[in-house]
Amino acid sequence: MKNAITINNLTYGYPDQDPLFHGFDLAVQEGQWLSIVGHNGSGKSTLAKLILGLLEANSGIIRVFDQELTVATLAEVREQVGMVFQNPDNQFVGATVADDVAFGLENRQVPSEEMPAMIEAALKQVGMADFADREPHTLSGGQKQRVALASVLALKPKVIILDEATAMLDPAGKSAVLQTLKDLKHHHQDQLTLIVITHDMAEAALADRLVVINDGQLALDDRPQDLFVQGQALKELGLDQPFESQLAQALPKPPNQYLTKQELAAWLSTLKD
Ligand SMILES: Nc1ncnc2c1ncn2[C@@H]1O[C@H](COP(=O)(O)OP(=O)(O)OP(=O)(O)O)[C@@H](O)[C@H]1O
Repeated sequence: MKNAITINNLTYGYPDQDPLFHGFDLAVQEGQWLSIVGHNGSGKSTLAKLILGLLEANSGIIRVFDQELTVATLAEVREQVGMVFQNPDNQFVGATVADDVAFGLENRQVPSEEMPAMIEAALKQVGMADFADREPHTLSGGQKQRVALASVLALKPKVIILDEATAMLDPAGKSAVLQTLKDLKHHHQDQLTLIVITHDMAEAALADRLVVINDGQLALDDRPQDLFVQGQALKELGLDQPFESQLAQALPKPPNQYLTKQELAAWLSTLKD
């Protein structure tokens, strides 16, 4: 399996600040669902901006598939990587949902007769096809983020980065967005690579692989279920262990692996007093 994103020996610091990344390496396989966690200010958003070429590395190499990110390749690389940001209200440019999805297609000079089918297909993928004529301000936060995702999907990226895309949503909005991500991943399988930056461990649990960034390095890199049982290590990195793991470890006979809420409930019901 090839790498969707390869980062080698990356160094980056904001002007007049200590370097955030110094010799940072990360390879994300094509088709992987990777979650990135880390305490506030650990550099997660900065890393996303570096991958998209919104910031320029001081040194090191970033590759998107086989293409090295440089000023000359920036436009091509950006065609392969889409991004959804945190604030649902900052991502709209169109007067209606359909206009909003059309905007990116217009920028790519897609012929106008091809657009309606592409817009409909993108909105369908996020369960928002019935909302095409709605004004964005009439949507809930979760619906807005799903439209933001549709705008990205319409451009057929191979990699989508979500930077705390559910952080401002209520529980219903959050689960609708996460269900959409699961459906997308199921639909596109190995054709779509997801990089999900989050503070929410339940969200991180959905990934195939979870990395923790600390002090400009990958501090931990494992399957979520293997990382979540490392309560002390997570605490030292300023992160919470998921509630299910905390509860499991507080039991007189803790299970020796991470259990989801449903698995934990089933396991508890088997315990005798
Ligand atoms: N435009 C900027 N100019 C200068 N410093 C910045 C800028 N953006 C971020 N920083 C600093 O760089 C560091 C990393 O910020 P970044 O937003 O990448 O972290 P993060 O891990 O995404 O944080 P959070 O979890 O709070 O979103 C922080 O110390 C932040 O204050």
